[in-house]
Amino acid sequence: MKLIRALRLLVSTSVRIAPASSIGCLAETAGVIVSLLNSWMLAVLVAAAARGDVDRMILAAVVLVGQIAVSRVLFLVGMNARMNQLEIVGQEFAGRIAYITATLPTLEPLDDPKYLDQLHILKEQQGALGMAVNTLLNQLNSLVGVICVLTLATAADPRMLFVAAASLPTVLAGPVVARWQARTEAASAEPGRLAQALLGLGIAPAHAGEFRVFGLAGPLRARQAAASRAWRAPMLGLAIKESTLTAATQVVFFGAAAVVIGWMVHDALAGTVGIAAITLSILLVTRLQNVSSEMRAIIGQAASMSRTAGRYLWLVELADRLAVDRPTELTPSGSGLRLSGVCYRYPGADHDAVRSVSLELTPGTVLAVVGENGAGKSTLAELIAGIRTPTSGRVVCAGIDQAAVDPSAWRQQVSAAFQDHVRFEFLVSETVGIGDLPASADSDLVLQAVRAGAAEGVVAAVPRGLDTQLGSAWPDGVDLSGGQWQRLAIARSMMRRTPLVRVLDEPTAALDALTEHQLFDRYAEAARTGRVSGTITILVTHRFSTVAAADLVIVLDHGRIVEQGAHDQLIAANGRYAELYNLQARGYRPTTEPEETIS
Ligand SMILES: Nc1ncnc2c1ncn2[C@@H]1O[C@H](COP(=O)(O)OP(=O)(O)OP(=O)(O)O)[C@@H](O)[C@H]1O
Repeated sequence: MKLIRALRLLVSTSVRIAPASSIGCLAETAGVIVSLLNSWMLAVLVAAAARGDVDRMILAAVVLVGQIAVSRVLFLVGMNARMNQLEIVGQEFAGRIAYITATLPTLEPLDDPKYLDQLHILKEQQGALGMAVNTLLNQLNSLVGVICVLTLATAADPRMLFVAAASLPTVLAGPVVARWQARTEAASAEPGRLAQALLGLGIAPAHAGEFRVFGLAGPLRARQAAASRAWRAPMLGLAIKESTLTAATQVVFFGAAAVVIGWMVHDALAGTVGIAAITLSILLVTRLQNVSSEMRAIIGQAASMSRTAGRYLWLVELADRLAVDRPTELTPSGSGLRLSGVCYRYPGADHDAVRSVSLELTPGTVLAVVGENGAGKSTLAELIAGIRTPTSGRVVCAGIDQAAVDPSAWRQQVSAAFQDHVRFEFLVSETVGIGDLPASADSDLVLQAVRAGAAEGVVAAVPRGLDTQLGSAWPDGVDLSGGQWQRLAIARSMMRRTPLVRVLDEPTAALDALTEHQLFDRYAEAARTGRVSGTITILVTHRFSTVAAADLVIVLDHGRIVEQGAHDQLIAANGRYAELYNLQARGYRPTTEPEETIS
């Protein structure tokens, strides 16, 4: 059932996206039929030679050469079509997997090791998805081969059927090996993921500095080698078991073949079997061995294809399950942002990262979120941005309940800049413009966003301004400093001019003091514009100089709001916020140092 579903999906996709190659592959099957007739023609040639029938010998030789030439051409045409098809269909599925992964509605699956293991196997095996038509054709070729060989074998001598029966263990080993392969894939997924991650760590240019300073190349190499060994160990075990099974099946086959051919030679000496029958039988022993091994390999390919297609369908179903059918049209029926008892727990965690957060923000409010590392600030920002789903509680903006609408529609109304922003190596105008795709080609709007993100300096510093290619790995590409990349990420977040909510999660962490100052002014301006349009700004930050300008400050501790109010109120309350603020205002010193030396 699973196999049929997998085949239906893969074959229909292959025929649809590569019709010419799918038909071209059939040439190989025709080549198989022609080449199988070669053995028969060779037997005719030998028999004619034995009789001294020169005319028949010449005819058989000409036909044989013709058959060989035609079968070669057919093989070549079929093989090229097969390779082409494999490439096209493989790329199609690779693209689909990347697209589905990138459009999963929320981030939760990406935190789940089981999901990541499945995805790892799928990516490792995705080549099998391009092999559907190929595998089917191979099955057809083998079937044709089996029928031809059996017909020829029976015609040569009925005892050859015993040899054919002795090839059954070789074929039946196919499903056994397929089960072993499935277990091996599951056992090597996690160490495989680790080995690849460690390999990626060593190669990434971004890690080059720390690797050298801390001398990490050696230890990483050792770890990577250990992970690779753990990854390969189940595969090695599989190879040993498979070879042993293959050897056993070959012993059975060649044992039976030796007995039958010996028996025929005995009869030939007695004059009851002709030379042509013996020649054909000897040739067919190798053929039989080949087709049975091919069938076994094809059973393995079909099983692997079915497993991989099963994983692909699992990914599609997961995406469908997560993409609950909710309205995509948002009709604001109120104003402001309301969070009621919002909790969030990461998959597999034993405690909530955000606990019972309730908040009411009027349109145009600038909210600052502060707290120590791990307090839950980024998680709260991601919940509001709609890239995570609260485990309980509600988020309502402009009267729209986040849980009642399509997540991507919610995110259309939001803009964001994150501390670990992406360095999109596109043209500068695109890197910024993609913050609002429909407006990305409008250079005036892009320039406005650049100004709002205080990134004019970056645009002025690169050779072709907005048309500069970013990333030194590309022709004429330039690289930027960490702060310059961050300014472009902030500009990107300014592309949507009037979102309901703008989330800025520590966007100034890599910036110098002057740029930060400029940015505060722009934020204030954006917030003022926002007040007109109703945009609510959520600013996660560790810098209290920014916080002071916010309308409302919340202090998070272990996921809870422990204090809230305007900056002046919180300072006056002299609680946790005031403590953190004063600490930063003085400049942090270790508590072991005497107080007098601080100022
Ligand atoms: N992907 C994740 N999976 C599991 N737990 C996570 C994940 N990301 C964060 N956490 C946990 O959730 C808690 C809150 O993390 P969060 O990143 O929201 O804190 P934060 O206040 O933004 O910290 P920082 O100031 O260091 O950026 C932490 O205890 C953290 O260990």
